[in-house]
Amino acid sequence: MTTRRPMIAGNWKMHKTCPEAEDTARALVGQLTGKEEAEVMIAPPATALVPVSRIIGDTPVQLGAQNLFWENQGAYTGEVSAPMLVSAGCRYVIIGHSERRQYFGETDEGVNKKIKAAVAAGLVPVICIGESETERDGGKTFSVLDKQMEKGLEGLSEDQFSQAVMAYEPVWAIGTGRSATPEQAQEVHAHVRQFLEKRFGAQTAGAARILYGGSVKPANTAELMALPDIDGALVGGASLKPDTFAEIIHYKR
Ligand SMILES: O=C(CO)COP(=O)(O)O
Repeated sequence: MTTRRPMIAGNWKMHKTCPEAEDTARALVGQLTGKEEAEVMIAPPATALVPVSRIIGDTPVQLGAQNLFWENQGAYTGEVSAPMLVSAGCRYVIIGHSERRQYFGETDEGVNKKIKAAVAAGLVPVICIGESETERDGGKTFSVLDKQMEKGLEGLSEDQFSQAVMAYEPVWAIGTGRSATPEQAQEVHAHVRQFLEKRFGAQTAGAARILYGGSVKPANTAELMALPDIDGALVGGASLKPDTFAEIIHYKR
């Protein structure tokens, strides 16, 4: 049986100026012992990546970006490429977040190109999938997720996928205070892992980390993390305060 190191990731979304981000990162580092069971990642806004990377330097906190564009360089005003993120100190990049799909027209095809660009540059993609409330109510959860995975992961070899992290974020649970129940989350995570097994084989699927995201807070982390196919959390609102995020990281205490 594969052991998967849990991961607790903070998606700061469009929050924090550079000084605020530096203060938050410094305070978070101050709360960690270095012996955390979970790998810790924070994804500040693009402007704060470099200053935050200087603060988290050799600490156990890893740096992630919230998006990228799939070309390495060129006339793409406003965009940031995978090699640029690497040069800013990133190891991870969140791809296909539902807010990007909803507000910025991100498609499964774009997600696919972004994943390939991330992997080619040596970044680890955190690939987000999730159904809306209407889709869940209509009994379409699995078909929606399957389509997002089929198109998003199209053409990726087992080797290319091997480091990737999946994140299941039901849209109806994001920022609503209404997290998925442990049963709902486990059911979907097991389904995602089965999909990965069919696509990439048992070993890769067994090693893949699948994070849950959507109203994760200190009070519900332990019960979610106890489930067999939940390997971590992608935390939005509750990652903005270092004390609260540290409580989530230390969910076992
Ligand atoms: O979208 C999320 C993380 O990427 C979840 O956000 P909340 O934790 O604020 O619900």
